[in-house]
Amino acid sequence: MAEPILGVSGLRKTFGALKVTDGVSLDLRPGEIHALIGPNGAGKSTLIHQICGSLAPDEGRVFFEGRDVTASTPAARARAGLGRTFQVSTVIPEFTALGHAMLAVQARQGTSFRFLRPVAGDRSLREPAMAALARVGLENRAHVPAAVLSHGERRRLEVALVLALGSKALLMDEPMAGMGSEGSRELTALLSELRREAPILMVEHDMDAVFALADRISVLVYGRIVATGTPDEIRRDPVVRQAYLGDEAS
Ligand SMILES: Nc1ncnc2c1ncn2[C@@H]1O[C@H](COP(=O)(O)OP(=O)(O)OP(=O)(O)O)[C@@H](O)[C@H]1O
Repeated sequence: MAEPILGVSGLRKTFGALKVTDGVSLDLRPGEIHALIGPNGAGKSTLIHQICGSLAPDEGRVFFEGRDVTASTPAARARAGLGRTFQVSTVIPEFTALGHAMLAVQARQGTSFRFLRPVAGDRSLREPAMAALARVGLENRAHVPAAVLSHGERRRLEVALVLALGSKALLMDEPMAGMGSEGSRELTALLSELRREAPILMVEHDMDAVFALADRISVLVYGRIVATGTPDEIRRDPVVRQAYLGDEAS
């Protein structure tokens, strides 16, 4: 079996008396979508924050490409290739899709002095930026400001940005949130293809998307992983059915 690209070992985090992450170990393997599911308040987002580095665990380690990154900043993890999607709508609404993607390429190239000269005509930025937009089907929307893009298009732009940043693995917190059925279908198809380039660890409440997309599912309940397995294994797991899925599993 291929070495995991991302690994979490014995992670613990408490907020006061609350054990939000209670000895979590999991991994992400090349080519897979690993979905993390669980009831509200189970600690899914807190776990993602610890993996991307915005929150320090009390105990445990995070490994990326075999390297211990537990003490690395989120920026250092992103530079190493651990990408996280973020809300484009909170960036620059007037900025075009292409502008966002060019900035991401520039960040990847680490040449901030380029700000001193016009970037718009710079082919070394424009070509990879356009390629990232084409990868998510937004090449025809390159010159549209982010504010004008639909919700689904903004989600796809987020994916283009992590690709333009050179991410080798993606962390996604509820990518399907707020999407209509059409947008969900498009994003499901995109993520399904994307896993070959960059495996995805995804927190998601949309069970249709999870069971359609995931190669493996881990179920988090009260900060502990109670089961990890294929969608079929998780559907049949009596502990999971009792703790979480209920009738949704049938
Ligand atoms: N900074 C914090 N300080 C104190 N408690 C926190 C903090 N962040 C999260 N919590 C608590 O930790 C628990 C887990 O929260 P978290 O957001 O990780 O759960 P979740 O599984 O992502 O939930 P949801 O599915 O509702 O998004 C919750 O009880 C939450 O109130």
